[in-house]
Amino acid sequence: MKAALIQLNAGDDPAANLPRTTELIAQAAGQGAGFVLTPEVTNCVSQNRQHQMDVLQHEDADQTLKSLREAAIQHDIWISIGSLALKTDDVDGRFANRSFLIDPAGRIVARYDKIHMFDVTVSDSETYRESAGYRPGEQAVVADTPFGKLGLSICYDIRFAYLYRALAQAGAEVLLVPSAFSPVTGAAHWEPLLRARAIETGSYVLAAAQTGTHAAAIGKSRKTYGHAMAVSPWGEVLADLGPEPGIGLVDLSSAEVSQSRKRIAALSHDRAFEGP
Ligand SMILES: O=C(O)CNC(=O)[C@H](CS)NC(=O)CCC(=O)C(=O)O
Repeated sequence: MKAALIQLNAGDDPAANLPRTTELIAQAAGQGAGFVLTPEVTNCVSQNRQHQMDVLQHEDADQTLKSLREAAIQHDIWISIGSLALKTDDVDGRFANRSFLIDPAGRIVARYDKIHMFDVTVSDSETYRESAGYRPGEQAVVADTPFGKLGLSICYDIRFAYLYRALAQAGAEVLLVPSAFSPVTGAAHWEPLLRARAIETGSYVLAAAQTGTHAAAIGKSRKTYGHAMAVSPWGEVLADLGPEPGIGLVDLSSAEVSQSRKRIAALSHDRAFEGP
């Protein structure tokens, strides 16, 4: 199976982002991809709550979700929408940061709400409080496909190794990490984190990404790191998209997964211990 990573420079206008996303999906399908992955917040990169209240939709009315389901049918491909920012009915008014897996019939076969919230002070001038805007999920998700079992995750989740271990031990062979990483932490940590999760679990890691300076009509614009990346189950970097929007293709083979897990069977060597 050929998988395609998509790297986007989405702004805060979902209607303007959508045609650029569908164009890259068409390009990936045209180059033979049967599985296309988009980054975190594919529909809207915004740090302004009022603007998000104005432009975000509930899941059943979201145009990006609707169009990408149609794209899956049109191109006869699987699509992982890394995430959509969506309104919910929660009493606290927070949004969902929700990932979707779409099959070639356009059906939603899995959903995942980001579990770990990016509440971090990166530097004096750069603070994130994701949990103020988004309600975290509580359910880890794996999904069966004809090209292997997928383990779903989003961005900051990458720093919590036990999640990926749990996904792989539940049978996942391909771990998805759609992201909108900060430039500072991306330069310091992105590649080693992705490679570590692949090595620890003997799984493919596929990480679509947001990149560049994100246009914001309202509020301040945000920058992300880019470098959408695919890592083999042995830990090799198979693709690194650098800083520009675009696509990257990689071949997935479940034989590679079983071979690395045979060489280093750490996934089945857990031991119970006491302490510390
Ligand atoms: O804000 C939104 O609309 C969607 N959420 C995100 O983009 C989130 C929270 S700001 N980004 C990350 O998790 C980056 C993690 C990261 O950079 C790291 O772990 O170092």
